Amino acid sequence: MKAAVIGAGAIGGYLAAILAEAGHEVVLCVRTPFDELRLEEAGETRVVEATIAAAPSDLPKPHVPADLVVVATKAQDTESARPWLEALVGPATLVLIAQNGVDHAERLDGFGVEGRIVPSIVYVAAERVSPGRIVHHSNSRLIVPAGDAGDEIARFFSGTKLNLELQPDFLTASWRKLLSNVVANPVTALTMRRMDVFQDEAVQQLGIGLLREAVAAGRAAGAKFEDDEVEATLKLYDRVNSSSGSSMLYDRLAGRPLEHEYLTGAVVRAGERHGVPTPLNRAILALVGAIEATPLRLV
Ligand SMILES: NC(=O)C1=CN([C@@H]2O[C@H](COP(=O)(O)OP(=O)(O)OC[C@H]3O[C@@H](n4cnc5c(N)ncnc54)[C@H](OP(=O)(O)O)[C@@H]3O)[C@@H](O)[C@H]2O)C=CC1
Ligand SMILES: CC(C)(CO)C(=O)C(=O)O
Repeated sequence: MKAAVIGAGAIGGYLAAILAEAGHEVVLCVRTPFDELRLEEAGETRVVEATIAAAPSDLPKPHVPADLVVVATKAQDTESARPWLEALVGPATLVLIAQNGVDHAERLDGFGVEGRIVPSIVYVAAERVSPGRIVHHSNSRLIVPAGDAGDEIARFFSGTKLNLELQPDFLTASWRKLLSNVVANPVTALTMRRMDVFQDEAVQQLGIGLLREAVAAGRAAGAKFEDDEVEATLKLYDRVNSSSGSSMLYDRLAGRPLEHEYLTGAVVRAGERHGVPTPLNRAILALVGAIEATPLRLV
């Protein structure tokens, strides 16, 4: 099948490698061109078999339209992916959004995309160390809504090491993933520490406060959370390889714009809509928002 990945960064690069290994013809739609995609995993590096396109006019003819299009840019870059989507998507195309946050499909509102849009929750820890060079740290799990489109996505990845889960309650699952991001991402980006920062007791306490607010906002937005959701999220951090960071930390270190409005911002906005106070998340949103998108240096 013909697959296209828009945004060949950490997650796009990792999913592209899996799709290529499953035998699909993969085209990488890139913003910053590179010669080849290299994936490092468990200490070994391999080159991913894929064609690279730097503009929609470079797309190979058989990919227009594609069978599967994966949108793996940061959420704030989704609008800039529109020309790729216009070129790649036909009525039968599946558009898989592999991003964090809770409003995946809405990000394509007004794009006039003809294909079926499938949001996904990504449980993969990966890092783009330079254009075209990805390190996979841990985890290989993707959650999509249960249903016909989800079944089709599962077929694209069948027989691969990606653990593809079909989820009947996607809203709760996406809020659950958001819980992990509203602590790990801003805290690692603000402290410029990897996940080992959560071994610090005071940082854990801050995490608990942020999570309690996010759980209340998520419940008000319809997520059916368990009673131990806060503890379960912190346990997840223990399981993540402490040498990995977060996508927001990598962006801060590289001086790229941050995704906070789609993560912490989603909690604060849900709180506002439902009358749930979120003072700690508001404070974090203000602090992360004040970080300028410039390569790191002390000012
Ligand atoms: N990294 C991780 O471990 C995890 C990330 N996520 C989520 O996955 C999503 C992707 O994150 P991640 O892979 O880390 O991000 P990266 O920054 O590593 O990769 C994003 C890629 O998108 C490219 N891009 C941006 N705009 C365009 C465009 N218009 N056309 C083509 N390419 C474009 C960027 O290009 P350029 O090189 O020019 O910047 C970059 O290569 C985010 O929502 C993130 O929160 C979820 C779970 C874990
Ligand atoms: C931190 C992690 C791996 C999971 O919480 C993530 O989703 C991200 O880096 O954006």
